[in-house]
Amino acid sequence: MQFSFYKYQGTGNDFIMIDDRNEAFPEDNLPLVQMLCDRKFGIGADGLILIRYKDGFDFEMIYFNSDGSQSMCGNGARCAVAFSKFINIIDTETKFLAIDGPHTAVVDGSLVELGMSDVNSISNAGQDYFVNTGSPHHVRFVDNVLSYPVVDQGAAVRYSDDYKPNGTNVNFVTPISDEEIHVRTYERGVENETLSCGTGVTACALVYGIKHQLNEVKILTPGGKLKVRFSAAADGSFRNIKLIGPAEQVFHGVWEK
Ligand SMILES: N[C@@H](CCC[C@H](N)C(=O)O)C(=O)O
Repeated sequence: MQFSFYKYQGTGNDFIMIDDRNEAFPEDNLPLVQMLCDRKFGIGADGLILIRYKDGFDFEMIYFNSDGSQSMCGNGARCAVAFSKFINIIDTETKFLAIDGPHTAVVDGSLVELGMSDVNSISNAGQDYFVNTGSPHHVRFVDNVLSYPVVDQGAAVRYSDDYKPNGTNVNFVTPISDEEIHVRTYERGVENETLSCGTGVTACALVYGIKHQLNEVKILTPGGKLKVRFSAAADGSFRNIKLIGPAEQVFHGVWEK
């Protein structure tokens, strides 16, 4: 098997990107996805993304976590948009399909502003919160996220009875200023902390924004800075949610085996 791939990163969340418009990649071969994402035995990435043609859209993004499971990935989608521009499928604006439905995006230099799915509500989860932003997210505010045991506590919530059988991603948040938060995320499907999670920071921004009557929140992650804008409705729902941040091509290679 031989295929060309590109490596992308969005605030340190990294992805193997494959132009699969000829549908040659064996998408049911999950051991292959796992091996390609493995940092010691493969290329190494938090996830793998296939770009395919889709009627009525500029393209379809098929996203796999590094364990082969599928979900919506905000940072991956920003990288998929940058890659689609690179391979000339789109110019600066796009409408594409992901596992959670249609998305729009605008590219401005190295920045991608991604339209996220609407969110119907934020639920309470004990002292914490739960938000589905295309992927499921538990949000917990902590005193000092820098010294917080993200992997231990993240795994405890992810595997708790409350979230069985599908599990959840788990985000830990410490406010930095009135409009900025620091977020670290334990990701389901990677089963570790990643340097940034787009759907995760979106969930955290909605929770923080509604508490503090903001419609834009800045986010610092271990991999860099993101911004989330949204409109909050009186019924507790959120519309016009935008995830904004950089997406960068890192290298190109050919897989041959
Ligand atoms: N890194 C992603 C989230 C990927 C999906 C997640 N791990 C899940 O399985 O729910 C992002 O940037 O949103």
